[in-house]
Amino acid sequence: MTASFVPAYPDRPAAIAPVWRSLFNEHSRNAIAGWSQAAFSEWHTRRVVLGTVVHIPRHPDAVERVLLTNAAHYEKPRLVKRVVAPLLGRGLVSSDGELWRTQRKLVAPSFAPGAIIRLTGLIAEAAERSGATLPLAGAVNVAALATATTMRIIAEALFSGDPRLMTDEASRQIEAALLAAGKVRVMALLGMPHVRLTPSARAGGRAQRWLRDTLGAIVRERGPEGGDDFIGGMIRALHERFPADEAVELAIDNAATFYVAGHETTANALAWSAYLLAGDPAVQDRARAEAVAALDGPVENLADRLPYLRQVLDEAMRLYPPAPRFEREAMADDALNGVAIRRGDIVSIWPWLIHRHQRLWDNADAFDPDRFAPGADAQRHRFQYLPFGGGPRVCVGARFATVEALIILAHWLAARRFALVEGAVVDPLGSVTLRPRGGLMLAVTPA
Ligand code: HEM
Repeated sequence: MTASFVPAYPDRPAAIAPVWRSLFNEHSRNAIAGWSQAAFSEWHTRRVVLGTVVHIPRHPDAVERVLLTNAAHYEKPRLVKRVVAPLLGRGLVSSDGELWRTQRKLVAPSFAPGAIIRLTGLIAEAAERSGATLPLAGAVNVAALATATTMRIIAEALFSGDPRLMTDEASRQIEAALLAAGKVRVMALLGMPHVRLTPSARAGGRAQRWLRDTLGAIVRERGPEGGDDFIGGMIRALHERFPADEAVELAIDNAATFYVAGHETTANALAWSAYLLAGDPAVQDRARAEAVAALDGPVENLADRLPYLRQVLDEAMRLYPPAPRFEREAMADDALNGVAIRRGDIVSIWPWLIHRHQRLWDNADAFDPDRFAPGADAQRHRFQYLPFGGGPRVCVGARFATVEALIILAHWLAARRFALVEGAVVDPLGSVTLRPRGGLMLAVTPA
């Protein structure tokens, strides 16, 4: 198939702005804005930002070295940990060393293939309800619908459907907390003090406290026995390994980690997938035919019967990686593709740049699910496509997210036809996650 749909992306100026200017221009509000075309064809950028050296490697060999072969020498940056601490504490995303290993081992069984199969019924029910809420005709904000759906699923799958975690209020607080965290992280990486100067930063601080308090109440109400679900198992296991106060803190840290990381990213993957399907009716028709046939069978392996839709999802996460960048700090001197890395340097991995790199992908900005056709991965470096990261810190929820996104998309496609809304602006906004600014309106009609 020849790819014809080139979906929205920010303008690319002739050159990247000097560091001082990028503190105040559109790049400071939108992490994926302001990159020049050259950033998508060069292999390495080294910038000195107020005394901190920041490397942005794009060569997959360099990425593989940071995330896998020399992963022991790269940790989550201390600055980033400080920034996320008010919300995520020392939970799985923001810990290193022995504490990280203990927590990873503790949660891994809950995300193993067998455990995900047991969740498919619950996911399918929520997906069907979500498809049924789509209007028969008219415009719909698929980003908002995606968030409501994945929020319900994470609350049901991990927290026994605690109603406090399924409200519009919770959704608004998460959006505010993530936007602010994205900005504060940039400031912190640039050596700026951790003060909340702007109204959005102050709203972010309030949102973090709201989320922490809500999850804190849930964890404390349950007591050391925890209860019979994911978060209950986590509480019990932490009490077996840590003193009571620390166990409670770590339980809240992980409740926040899994609540936020467990649905916001998947919601973005869904919204971008729907947008791309709307932009390419032929791909959409093929995916719908597959979905309708697949829905007529057992739910346990429904996702396995959606190989073409999986190609669409993979391509959506290439063009719009829900986590557009993530960082490491070098714990020892190293070299990446011939560039010297000093202890203390920040290495910033950017799926946003790598997934659209001109030397890694043909027609890189165009939507083409055939890139992920069976066998095509043999042509790729395994570290040139990393929506879920890679190496030992690879996303623990990758399978959960993939199965969930496929089931929801199948239900949406079976329920409605999606089209672009003429004149509607689609504006990708990069912060901690990559979301459509102001939502994503699509036109729907009966399937
Ligand atoms: C499409 C959806 C998702 C995307 C694109 C995504 C992306 C990522 C990425 C890139 C990382 C690695 C970050 C790094 O190396 O610094 C990560 C880690 C993580 N993700 Fe996801 N994620 C998704 C869904 C989920 C879900 C559904 C959950 C849980 C239910 C989850 C929980 C986590 C956790 C706990 C980590 C930290 C793992 C560790 O450090 O050991 N994610 N995710």
